[in-house]
Amino acid sequence: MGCICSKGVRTNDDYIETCKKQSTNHENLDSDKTSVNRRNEATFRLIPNGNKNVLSDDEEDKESFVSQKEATVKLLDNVGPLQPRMSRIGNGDRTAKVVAGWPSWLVSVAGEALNGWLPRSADSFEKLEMIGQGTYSNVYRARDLQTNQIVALKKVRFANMDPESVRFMAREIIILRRLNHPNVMKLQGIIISKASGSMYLVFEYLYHDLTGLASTPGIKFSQSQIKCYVKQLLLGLEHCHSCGVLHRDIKGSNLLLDRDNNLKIADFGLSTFCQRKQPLTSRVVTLWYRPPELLLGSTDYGVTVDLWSTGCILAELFTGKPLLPGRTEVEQMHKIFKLCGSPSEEYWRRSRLRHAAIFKPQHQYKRCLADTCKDLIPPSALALLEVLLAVEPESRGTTSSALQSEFFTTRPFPSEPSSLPRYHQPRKEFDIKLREEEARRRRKGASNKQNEAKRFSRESKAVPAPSANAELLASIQKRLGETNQTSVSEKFNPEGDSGFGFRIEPLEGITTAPNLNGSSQLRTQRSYVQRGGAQLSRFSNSVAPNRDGSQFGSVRDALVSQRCLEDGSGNCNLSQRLLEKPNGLKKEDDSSSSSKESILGYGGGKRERIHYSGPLIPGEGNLDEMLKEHERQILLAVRRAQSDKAKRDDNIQGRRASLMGNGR
Ligand SMILES: Nc1ncnc2c1ncn2[C@@H]1O[C@H](COP(=O)(O)OP(=O)(O)OP(=O)(O)O)[C@@H](O)[C@H]1O
Repeated sequence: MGCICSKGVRTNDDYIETCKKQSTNHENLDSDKTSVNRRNEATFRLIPNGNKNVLSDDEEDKESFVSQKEATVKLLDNVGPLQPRMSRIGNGDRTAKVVAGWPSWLVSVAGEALNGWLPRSADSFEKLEMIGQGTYSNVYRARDLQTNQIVALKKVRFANMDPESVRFMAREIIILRRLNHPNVMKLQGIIISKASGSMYLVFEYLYHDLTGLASTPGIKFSQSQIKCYVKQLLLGLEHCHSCGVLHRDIKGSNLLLDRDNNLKIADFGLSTFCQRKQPLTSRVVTLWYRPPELLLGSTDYGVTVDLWSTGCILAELFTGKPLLPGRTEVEQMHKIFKLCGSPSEEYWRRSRLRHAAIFKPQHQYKRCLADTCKDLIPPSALALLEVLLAVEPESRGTTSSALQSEFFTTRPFPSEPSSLPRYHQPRKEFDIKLREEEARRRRKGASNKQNEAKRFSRESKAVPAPSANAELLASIQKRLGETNQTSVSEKFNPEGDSGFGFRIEPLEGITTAPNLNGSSQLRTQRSYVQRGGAQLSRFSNSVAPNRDGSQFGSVRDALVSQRCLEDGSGNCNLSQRLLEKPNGLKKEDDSSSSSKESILGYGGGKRERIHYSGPLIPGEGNLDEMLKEHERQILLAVRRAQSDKAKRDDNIQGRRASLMGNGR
């Protein structure tokens, strides 16, 4: 939900400067939320309180947060609210809120969202377990000790009081409080942990998400059931749009279901108000569900972006697999054109989109959606799909017109949610990821044991006693880590985002040989590994790219997918693991992982990166060739990465063996 600067605490001057800039910056509410690093999340642990386990956070987190908070409150008081538009509350109001227990920084940025509420205290909840993890939050199942109700607590990450993080968090809260509809997740309250300063959003607890249900073997949706889910999605969106809110991240894992099959739109972390004069960022919506105008760089789009995503979901529910699973933005655009046709000349002319010069094809692509889907999707659904997936946004209609379409008014009618089968086990994308991760760990554990047994059969007999062994291992890790000091993002990222150029981003477990001056450029990825999540469907176990739209993420995903394709397994556990730590958070300072990543080499002796400087075929607009080249480069990179990894593994094993020899 927010962005965290991983490079430590800013100075006060920096902070004031940033705040001042932001209060005048036109894009300030909508700047690219994914562009900022995030820091390690404090671990959640239990502390006893009588017989109950109540919420608590890590001590370290507490300290840093409290000092940051104090600093920020002062600064906010100096420079005024970050979002004056959002915090038009009188001083009396403000004081009353602070007296009521709300932190003054929160009153400053999200005053209106607190109206009529008192902060809940952390010790009135019993934490049960973690049920979800997003880029900006950890989500826990918990019991409200006052009502005995089971709730979901979303612990918001906005560490270091980074102003961007605070603004995004504020925006999500403000939007959530403005919305009130049975098909929109309701914010029930906010917990402020006095001890740690942490903040939790309280929601009703929901059992399933659409991706989780759809990818459960044995669950097959009937047509009435699909109608029921899509209708609820459209009703929820209709409400959002009527309140001037764009969701901007509609996808299966953000559509939660209660046990009675009531669907609720969740995760408003990327949502925004649509009637703004300021330009909006185009780097939103998870790639597979992202409409063409955003890929083309539009900054004045509207509610129709959510309708495109809805179309993708509608098709996915019928076919059982993602409709447009592009691995990169280029590929995504191409998939869209091939299926939905390319826009008219008139559209290109009038829309004047930023990336039109790169993506405008030389010839018009003909639309073949109906032909492609006619055997999988019934006619009335296809008619609605044709509208929702119109390549020109003006032709997508509205949520209300979609709700009046034949799809909902003809037999079989949408089921009543409560008449649908009840699914007992919670089924979420997160649960699937956990299961897959567990299976992967088991497989990896088994193969590691075999390898270790082979390689260290002699050494293992002579290992020291446990404590000494631990020291030895730490020292090995430290010594291995000493060569891994340079952050690739700092060292090789001087030119920033250059149009459609992209670099292959470091992959965990894939590294390069040392660079020309002999030092390894190995470092845990962090700043540019951002948001992502595995998208699972019944037939496809593939990977969804980051929704931040960064080329880094996209290409990383491409590589990962490619690896899955190459090993012929179609199994993307590695990729899911990569995407599970998309924040680069958890292992940021883990020296054992720090040697895992680097930037891949590309020709010319500079082995540290592949720089697909772009556009790949600039100006010519030959998308086919661009894609071919693009595909070739991805394959090359994957092969090189694999061979580099093999070399490096051998190297490390050799070094470890010699260090263990020395340690004895
Ligand atoms: N009310 C809820 N009940 C049950 N599970 C929930 C609830 N809210 C969120 N979750 C789970 O937690 C996950 C993360 O929540 P959410 O998407 O709101 O956080 P985020 O940090 O914005 O994540 P993302 O990076 O996916 O956008 C969800 O995918 C979902 O599985």
